[in-house]
Amino acid sequence: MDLLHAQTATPLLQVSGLTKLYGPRTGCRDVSFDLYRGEVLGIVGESGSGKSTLLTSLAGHQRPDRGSVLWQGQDVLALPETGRRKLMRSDWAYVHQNPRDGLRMGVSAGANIGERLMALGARHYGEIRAAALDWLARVEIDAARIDDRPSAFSGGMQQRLQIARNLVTGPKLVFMDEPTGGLDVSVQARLLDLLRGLVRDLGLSVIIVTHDLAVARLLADRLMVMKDGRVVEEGLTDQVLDDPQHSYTQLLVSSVLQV
Ligand SMILES: Nc1ncnc2c1ncn2[C@@H]1O[C@H](COP(=O)(O)OP(=O)(O)OP(=O)(O)O)[C@@H](O)[C@H]1O
Repeated sequence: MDLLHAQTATPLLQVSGLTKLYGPRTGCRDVSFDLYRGEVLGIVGESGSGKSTLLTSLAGHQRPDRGSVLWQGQDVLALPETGRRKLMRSDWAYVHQNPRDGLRMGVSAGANIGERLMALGARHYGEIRAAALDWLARVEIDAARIDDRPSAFSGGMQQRLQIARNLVTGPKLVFMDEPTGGLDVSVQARLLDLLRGLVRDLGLSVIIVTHDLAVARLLADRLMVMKDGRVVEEGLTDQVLDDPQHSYTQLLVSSVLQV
C-alpha cells in the first residue's frame, strides 16, 4: 500500500508508551508508533539498544511494565493467555533468528507446515499436505524434501521452512527477529529476495528487528532507530538512511559506509 493512502486508513497496530524494565536496567522505554496494513517497519540500533526487548514485548513473549498495544482496536495486553496464543496462531506470526526456535526439529518439513493449519482446525489430510507442498514451492524447497526433518536441511532452507510454517495460516502481521542473521551473505541475499516477494504478494504488515542497515534498506518502508531503549529517530527508510537527523543515526550510517 502506498504510504499516503496508508496514513488515512485505520492502523492495524497502535502502540503507546511501551516500557519494559529489567530491575534497574532499561529494556525499552516509552515506545509509541502506529503500523498500517501492508507496511514494513524496521527497528534498528546497535547491540543492547532494546530491539529484541521491544519485539518480544510487542509479540507478548514477555509482559511490558507500562504502555498499551492495540490490535485492530483490541487491547492485546488485556487478553487472557488463551486469547494471546490464538492471536499468535492466526493473525500474528513470529519468525525467530534461529530457525531451531521456530521449528519442530523432530518432525518432517510437511508436518512443520501442517501443524499450524491443524492448530486452527484443519483436519483433512489431503488438503493439509497440498497446502504444505504449495508452501514448500513458494519458499523454494523441493517437494521431494517434504518428509525430511529440518535437521537435514541447510541453515537457509531451515529459515525458509520457518517462514512457510508461519505464513501458511495467512497472518496479517509478522514479527521478524534478525531473520537473515547467522546466514552466509549469498544465502542472505536469496532469503531477502524471497521475503520481499512474499511481503509484497501477500500484503503483509511486518515488524522486523535488524542490526543490518542493508537489510533494513531492502525490506522496510519505515525505520525506528533505537538507542538505550528509546526511539531516537523515525521516518521513511530512505530519509533516515540518506539524511539522518540524530547524531546516533549519523554514526550508525557512517560506520556502515566505512566498512
Ligand atoms: N532478560 C534480561 N534480563 C536483564 N536485562 C536484560 C534482559 N534482556 C535484555 N536485557 C537488557 O536490556 C537492554 C536491551 O537489550 P536487548 O536485548 O533488547 O537489545 P538488542 O538491541 O536486541 O540487542 P542485540 O542486538 O544484541 O540482541 C540491554 O541493556 C540488555 O542488557
